[in-house]
Amino acid sequence: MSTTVPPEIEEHTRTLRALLHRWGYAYYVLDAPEVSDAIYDQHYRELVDLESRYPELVSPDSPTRRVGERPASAFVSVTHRVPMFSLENAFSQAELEKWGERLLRAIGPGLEFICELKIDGSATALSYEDGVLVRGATRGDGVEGEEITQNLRTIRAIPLKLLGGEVPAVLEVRGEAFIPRDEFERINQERQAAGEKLFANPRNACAGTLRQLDSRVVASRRLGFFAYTAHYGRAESQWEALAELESHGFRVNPHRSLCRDLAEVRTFCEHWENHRHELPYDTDGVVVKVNAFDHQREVGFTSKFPRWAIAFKYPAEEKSTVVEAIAVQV
Ligand SMILES: CC(C)(C)c1nc(N2CCN(c3ncccn3)CC2)c2cc(C(N)=O)c(N)nc2n1
Repeated sequence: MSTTVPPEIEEHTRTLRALLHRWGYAYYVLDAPEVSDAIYDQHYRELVDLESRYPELVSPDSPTRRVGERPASAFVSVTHRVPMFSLENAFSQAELEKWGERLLRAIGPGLEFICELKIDGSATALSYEDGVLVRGATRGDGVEGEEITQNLRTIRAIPLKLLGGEVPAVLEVRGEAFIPRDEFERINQERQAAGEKLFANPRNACAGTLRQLDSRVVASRRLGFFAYTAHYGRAESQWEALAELESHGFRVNPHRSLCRDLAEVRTFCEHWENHRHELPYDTDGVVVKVNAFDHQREVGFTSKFPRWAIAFKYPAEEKSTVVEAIAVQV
């Protein structure tokens, strides 16, 4: 209990923070706003005002603490608590089937797969202690990454504090930060107007943004985040782990499917290869994983990647280039 803050002010600040957390979660994670932007902003400004009048009220998980005050000078290298593995690639259904058949021989009839869209952004690692975000890092080489906590805190879809009653003491979350296509276009128009070099694609724009030393630049851009891994959670399968991540307030990509056999995996891959352009963000394939964690442990890892996961990559698209256009004119 702080001494100088009147109890009704302390109570009101707590209420404001809880409201802004819930409204932010509804807007950025559920895509289902509960109040108008004006109402949200009015309450946000009131909290900023209270926290400036009573600095002892500020806590690191306050919604007002998303944007860092001063630019970092350089990034610090950090070692991931759990290494971030690479993924084997399959460039055809035949290669995917070969991978699946091998697993079927190893595990047997109880084998289940889960298919997730492969978001084309930047893999990132988030560390939570007692439910509070304490560190965020780039994937780096999988063992070491760059500490970019300040930048990741500005992504509204990343909870500063885990929701849900019982939170584990330590939760390591992995996910893909990304920039939606329309936001990518807007950023490039901004750069064009400023005479700066354009980003080639949303993935490069995302990686370049997360490497910004000034988190206010990151906060000025609409980055998204989809969580896909939880270490030290209670789940017994990837399907459950994704539900657990949602229960803690993370945004998890909704286009996922539990597949009983390779025919269902193939259907999912073919569907999204044809419909992926209807999504507002880039995907470059489907990540197929063995669902049950005890089956994953049974097959383990090669020296480079898990045997229990593979990235089915969509065939590269022929980008219509200017040369082709000129050829057509001729
Ligand atoms: C946990 C495992 C290793 C199975 C895993 N690894 C992933 N990736 C590893 C390789 N990565 C990588 N990135 C850069 C350089 C080398 N590898 C990029 C992330 C996943 C990426 C996505 C996604 N993009 O949507 C996803 N839904 N699930 C993933 N699951």
